[in-house]
Amino acid sequence: MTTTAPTTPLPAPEDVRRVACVGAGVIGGGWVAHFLARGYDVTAWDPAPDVAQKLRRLVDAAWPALTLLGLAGGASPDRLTVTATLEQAVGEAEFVQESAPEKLDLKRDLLARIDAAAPPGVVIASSTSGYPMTDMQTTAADPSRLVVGHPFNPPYLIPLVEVVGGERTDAAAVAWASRFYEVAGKSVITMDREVPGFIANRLQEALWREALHMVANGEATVRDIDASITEGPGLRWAVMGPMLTFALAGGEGGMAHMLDHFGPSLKSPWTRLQAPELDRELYEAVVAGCDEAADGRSIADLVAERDRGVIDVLRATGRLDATSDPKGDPR
Ligand SMILES: NC(=O)C1=CN([C@@H]2O[C@H](COP(=O)(O)OP(=O)(O)OC[C@H]3O[C@@H](n4cnc5c(N)ncnc54)[C@H](O)[C@@H]3O)[C@@H](O)[C@H]2O)C=CC1
Ligand SMILES: C[N+](C)(C)CC(=O)CC(=O)[O-]
Repeated sequence: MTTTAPTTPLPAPEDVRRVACVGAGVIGGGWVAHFLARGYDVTAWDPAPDVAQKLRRLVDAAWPALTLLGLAGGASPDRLTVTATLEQAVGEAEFVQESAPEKLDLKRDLLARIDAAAPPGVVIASSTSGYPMTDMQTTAADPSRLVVGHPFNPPYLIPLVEVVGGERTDAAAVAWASRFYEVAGKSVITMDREVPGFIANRLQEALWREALHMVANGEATVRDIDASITEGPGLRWAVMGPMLTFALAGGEGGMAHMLDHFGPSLKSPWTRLQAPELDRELYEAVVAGCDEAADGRSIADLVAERDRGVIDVLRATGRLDATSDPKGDPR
């Protein structure tokens, strides 16, 4: 990362009022809902023809959960403007969140277009779930303001955002983005270097890979896999991460005893960390298993159920206040 000062002063993160969201699918739409609930004016652009209706449906579906979380003063779905062009969406933005499909060439071109159209100095973040910014910022005229701001689905409920720059990102843009997300009610991990998969996806993908191996080998059903987490470690992970959770497994001796006792099992042949072949058979087994586990509930039913559950967990673990309007700011 470079450390040269940006040529144009950035607006203070606390002063941002207008945010642009480029790409309005599951994640871009979730960002739109989050920023609206925090009281921002939001402009959005997506090349899909029915984007305004799609976004309205998504925001309406999220609004009950967001109301339970606590809306910022003045927050309203009516502060969303869907624009006809990308340039209109970002032309007056004070922060841009890009959430277009995960295709490297598309991200490169799109970030360069956003960079050409956004006001100088404004930070532009990509929601990418895995591309290093170094690989995406190759064609932008001003790569120094491009950062990764990796959210979790749905961005309006899951607090975490992982922030990291690329080789040509200015360190000031990374710091600015981290502060901005905090002001906007997110819980931020700022990374000082590019790590494959960032932090959380690297961990999630290891679990996901193992799950797919077990389905492929008939060792566990999709239901078994989900129950093994929701009825087991997942309950603890909402309270403490995997490290502190295991430290408690060492009793009074803490992590040191845990490592002495169970450390050798690290070498047990339990994992198959190479990715399984995602052939048609595995694909169909996973999709059919999920349909069966949904047990007649539609995706909309499941989204509402998940949202209620996540809010209950946030409330039960005392984190509701931390994610809703921490400073009593109008946002
Ligand atoms: N779905 C997930 O769980 C998560 C996804 N992400 C990341 O968020 C980004 C978006 O993913 P999703 O929302 O899941 O995808 P999606 O497929 O739901 O939405 C993508 C949207 O981008 C639009 N689009 C297509 N071409 C475009 C272009 N040239 N410019 C702007 N928009 C364009 C599409 O019309 C669509 O509405 C990806 O980078 C993905 O890796 C990050 C965290 C979680
Ligand atoms: C599946 N995924 C890699 C797109 C997931 C994420 O990036 C984060 C999340 O929401 O779990």
